Amino acid sequence: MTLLDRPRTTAADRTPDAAPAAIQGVATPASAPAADAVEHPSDVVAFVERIAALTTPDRIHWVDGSTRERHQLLQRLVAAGTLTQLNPDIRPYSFLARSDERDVARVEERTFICSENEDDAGPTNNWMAPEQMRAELEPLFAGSMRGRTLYVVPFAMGPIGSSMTRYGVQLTDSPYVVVSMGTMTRMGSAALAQIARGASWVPAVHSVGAPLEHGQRDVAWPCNETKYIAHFPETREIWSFGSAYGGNAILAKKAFALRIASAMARDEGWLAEHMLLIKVTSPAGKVYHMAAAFPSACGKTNLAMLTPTTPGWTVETIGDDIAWLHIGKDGRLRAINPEAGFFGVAPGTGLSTNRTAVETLWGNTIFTNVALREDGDVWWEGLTETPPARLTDWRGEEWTPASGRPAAHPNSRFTVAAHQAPSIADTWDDPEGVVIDAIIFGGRRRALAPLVVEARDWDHGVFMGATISSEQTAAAEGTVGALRRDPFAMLPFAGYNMADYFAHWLDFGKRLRRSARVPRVFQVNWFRKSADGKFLWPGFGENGRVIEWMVARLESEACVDETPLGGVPREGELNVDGLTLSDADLAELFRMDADELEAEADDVERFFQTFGEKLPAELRHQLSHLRSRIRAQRETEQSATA
Ligand SMILES: Nc1nc2c(ncn2[C@@H]2O[C@H](COP(=O)(O)OP(=O)(O)OP(=O)(O)O)[C@@H](O)[C@H]2O)c(=O)[nH]1
Ligand SMILES: O=C([O-])CC(=O)C(=O)O
Ligand SMILES: [Mn+2]
Repeated sequence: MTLLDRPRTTAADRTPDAAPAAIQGVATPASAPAADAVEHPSDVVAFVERIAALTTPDRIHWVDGSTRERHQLLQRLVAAGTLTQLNPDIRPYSFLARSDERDVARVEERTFICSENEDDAGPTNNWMAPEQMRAELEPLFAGSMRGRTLYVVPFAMGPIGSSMTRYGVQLTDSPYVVVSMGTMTRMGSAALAQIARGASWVPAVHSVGAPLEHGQRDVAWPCNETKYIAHFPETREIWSFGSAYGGNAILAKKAFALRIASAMARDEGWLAEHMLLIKVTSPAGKVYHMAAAFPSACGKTNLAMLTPTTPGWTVETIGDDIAWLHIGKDGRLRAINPEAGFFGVAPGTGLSTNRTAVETLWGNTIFTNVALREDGDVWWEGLTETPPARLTDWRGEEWTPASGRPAAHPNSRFTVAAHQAPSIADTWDDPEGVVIDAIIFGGRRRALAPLVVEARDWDHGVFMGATISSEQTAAAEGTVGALRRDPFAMLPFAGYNMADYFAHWLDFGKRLRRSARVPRVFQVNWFRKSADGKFLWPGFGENGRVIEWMVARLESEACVDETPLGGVPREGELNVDGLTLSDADLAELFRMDADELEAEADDVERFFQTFGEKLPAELRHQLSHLRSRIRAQRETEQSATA
């Protein structure tokens, strides 16, 4: 017998908790208004009853997604000490959460793809057989919600009613997760109504794994030392235990919209990607859409909210983290942002780097693990140039600039509704999606990877995506700065064998070629450093210059010089007017050393070998093309020095 076919028992009673004392401030509508009471579909009821019988919560609460309900949950979280309300005169209706110190990032070591065959999870994922995982999870979930409320959270990923939208129901014992889901997804009655009408849905179960004995006082951030983030791609289920950190617990996001959705997309012929989406308007008034995949904490939210420094250009936000791409009826590549909010990295977000994000966070925002100012507002490294004289740091300890440690956790985050961004495009929730003109891959590399390079064609672009290498960031537990291959920025998020995922992308290109214009593919690197360790490229708003060059390429108004890695802007064609960038630094941003390139090719080869026979032959060809282009460069260099 497994978790999901336990015998049904009677449901716990369904009375909501009593609401504690009022909090200050104005309740701003946070999510869809509550629809009239929606019938509870019998398959969802059966799921809830089964999980309630296993986890034995004290109460069950069906989440409707109303503003009133959100207000009550926030009050409860303040009363429990999980949230602190910020000064409502400065940052209305906003809250600070301080997590347990050991629950601050995604736990990739504890994230599993539980396919029947190990080969279907592939060498880049942790795998466990489904039956074994169920056997591990069952005793952990047994009684795990004792003393708590089980929240039933119906949600839609994508605009309600769109053919691209997919539905899910997350059960969780964390009210912090519920309010986060309320910002990040279309949560509540409207989604449940679609399910009641027959839309299929993905079940997701989440417990912080901290049952309360009778009379036991709760802690501010309940979690468990033991953590599992388990995905069953074949039966399309998610089970998460022990963590309340967003990436591990807001299951609609990485677990559903990437890991499970990538498996759905493989079967149904679309793509679920770790990509931002932007709408670019040129000075001529022409509109383009671009999708960009960068690994976690490598600049997606920043590019999504870009304010170009060059006159006449505008960038509007469609999405900042996840895109679902499909071939539309018109044969064009189209994309939607399945999310409804941003779960963004706080550190580095300031008026000089990302004014749009700062303005988005005016209020109605939940901050996690940032520092608290004496005036009851928040602060993090990079918000202002000079830190306040005194702060309470993310652990709740006194902090001064002399403390010698960051005041905000490097992976501290804000959770805010997408519609609050002044840069949001009016098409951001178009049910048909937007037509994609260009795809961009990128990573964080201090060396080798040039500022921008264009793929020769789709297959070369797939090779670029497959070989992204990036320095690890604080978004996941692990060694920050360690270089690793992060193919398609999906290393932690692919729900199946990465080699099959590469094949799916190659196949997708064939389908696009048959029916439509194939988007161009580019690779960027904002993070190249000089010998003395400084970023060579000013980044942020100046990245608009690279976008401008890409548009010129789309319009065949700019030329490339061929290099082993692809086409780079011909001299003088990247607009650097008004930048304080020396010619030497500009050259360094594009410098390619044959020895370094060869070492890179060797490393790609070792990486490819881990996939064995499954690696698509086309990628092997791409690697040998790369090697011959490196040889050619070496010969040119040698004849130049001879
Ligand atoms: N030097 C430099 N830093 C940047 C640039 N863009 C973003 N960053 C910094 O990189 C960090 C992460 O940026 P985000 O835009 O939040 O990254 P993300 O890809 O959205 O991250 P996830 O939400 O984890 O997926 C922040 O500290 C930014 O300030 C850039 O162009 N140059
Ligand atoms: O999932 C998270 O924790 C945040 C995120 O966007 C990422 O890591 O890419
Ligand atoms: Mn992300």
